Amino acid sequence: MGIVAAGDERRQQQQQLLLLLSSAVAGAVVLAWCAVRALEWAWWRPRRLERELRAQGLRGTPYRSPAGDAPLNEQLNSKARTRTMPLGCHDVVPRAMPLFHQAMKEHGKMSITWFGPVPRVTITKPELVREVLSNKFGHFEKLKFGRFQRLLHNGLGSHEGEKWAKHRRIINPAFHLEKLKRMLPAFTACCTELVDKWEGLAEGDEPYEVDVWPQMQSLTGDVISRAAFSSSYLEGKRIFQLQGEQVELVVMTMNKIHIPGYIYLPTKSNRRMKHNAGEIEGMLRRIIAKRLSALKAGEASSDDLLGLLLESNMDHSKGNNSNANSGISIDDVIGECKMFYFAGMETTSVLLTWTMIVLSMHPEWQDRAREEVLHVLGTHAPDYDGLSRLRIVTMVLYEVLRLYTPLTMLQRKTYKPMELGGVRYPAGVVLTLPLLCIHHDKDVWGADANEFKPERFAEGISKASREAPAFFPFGWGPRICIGQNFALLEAKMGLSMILQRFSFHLSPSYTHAPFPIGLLRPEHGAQVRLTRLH
Ligand code: HEM
Repeated sequence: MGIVAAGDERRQQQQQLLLLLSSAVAGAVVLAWCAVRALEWAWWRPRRLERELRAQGLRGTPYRSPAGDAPLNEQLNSKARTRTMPLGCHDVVPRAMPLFHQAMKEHGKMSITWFGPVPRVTITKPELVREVLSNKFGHFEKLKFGRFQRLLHNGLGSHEGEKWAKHRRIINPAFHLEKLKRMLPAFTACCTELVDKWEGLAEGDEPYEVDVWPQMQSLTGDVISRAAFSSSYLEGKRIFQLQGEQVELVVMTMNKIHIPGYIYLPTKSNRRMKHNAGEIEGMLRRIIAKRLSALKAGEASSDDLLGLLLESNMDHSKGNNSNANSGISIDDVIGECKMFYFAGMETTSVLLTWTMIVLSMHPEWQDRAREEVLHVLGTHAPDYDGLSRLRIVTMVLYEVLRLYTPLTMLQRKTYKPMELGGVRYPAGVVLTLPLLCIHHDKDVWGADANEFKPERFAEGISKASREAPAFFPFGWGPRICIGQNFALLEAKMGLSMILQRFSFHLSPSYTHAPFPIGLLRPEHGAQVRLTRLH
């Protein structure tokens, strides 16, 4: 008995040892696999891609670490930010995009920098930019920012392929000029509120100071709230406030994006973003449900973006369209509403803010624009026909979009191997299109590229540059900004009403410091002195 029991015990011990050994071996294999994958991601793959690109004549910063050029970028940015620009100087690139400026100076018009362990090739030749953005053969896709993107929006701008095409088809009708005309009263109401408020701040005819940057943010937030949700405008305003906060939080967190998993850590800002996203979604769900039931009962007017989107979606789902049952879900509609805020608010406020700054620096153009406004519109609230006859104002807005391009760069990633401009790119390379650099390129715009000369647009966009077309503030190709007419109409309306009632010049407290915090912003505000006109 004793011998049998001892044998069992030994067998048991052997089994346990075997189990332990096999777990240790399995653990070691998993660890080795993870280590190999990590090395592949952080070392071999970037090195291989770098060799491949350099072999074809591309030059640039060498690959250093999985953080890519983020530390170098931070270092150059902080140095650039201590530099202020003289008033009237529009040579924005060295301050706003120092990494790209340096790379182009040292390595030419196509150069490599590093986006984490992914090579990022900068492309500044307009014909190649057009080719990338046209994406005729489907080789390029937009960069994904995962959780960030979902928190800010989950709409048109982040979809690809069939899903993108379907969404674009459904949303397009909401931005037709005929529909935008119907939203004009919303634009007028918000702009009137702003200029009335400014008049209320004045004491007599003395100039008084306003930081126009937050004012313009509030204006464009109001416009999008009214234009998107006319009857639920006040809830829309709350959404706009929260979305604004989300953008600020994301911009803050973006600096840490190269730290793997950072956005999932329960930091204070990450928790706040999650909370805001929940509140925004809840409000949008309620607005949409209310509107849908009203629409089904035949009550709601469809003169706002949400109504037009739901109407177009119903058409598609019912099969009024050739493609039956091709509508989008309520979650998709929520994503698109968030997208309207995200894409449409800051961009237009930046445009209006820079326009006021630049016109303060160039009073002769301010006078010319005002003369035109008073000649075409008188002192009445602008209507659509009047706005479309404003030539000088349009030229001024284009020139501001060129010199102070709100979205300073676009990015695409190669999705399959492909050739562009004589270089063969493997899959997985980021192509950076620094719109701001292209808009300041002397080879493209002439020796006066850094000067404010709206007259270059006198014969339209295509004749403005030596190499046409090279004007990309709204992107290019199938993914060109769906809201560009909306934005230009809003900017023309806002600027005309300001010019009708005020003259303005820069305050002595203004510092000229354009810097891309998300979009190209006046880093220290836009302090302007307004004088009421009689
Ligand atoms: C001055 C104002 C604006 C500027 C400079 C601007 C700029 C741009 C640019 C450059 C793109 C292309 C992005 C890319 O290709 O990766 C874009 C796309 C987009 N914009 Fe705008 N935008 C402005 C105003 C607006 C407004 C007012 C709205 C809506 C209310 C809007 C909605 C969109 C949407 C939905 C997309 C994505 C289009 C797609 O992917 O098919 N934008 N915008």
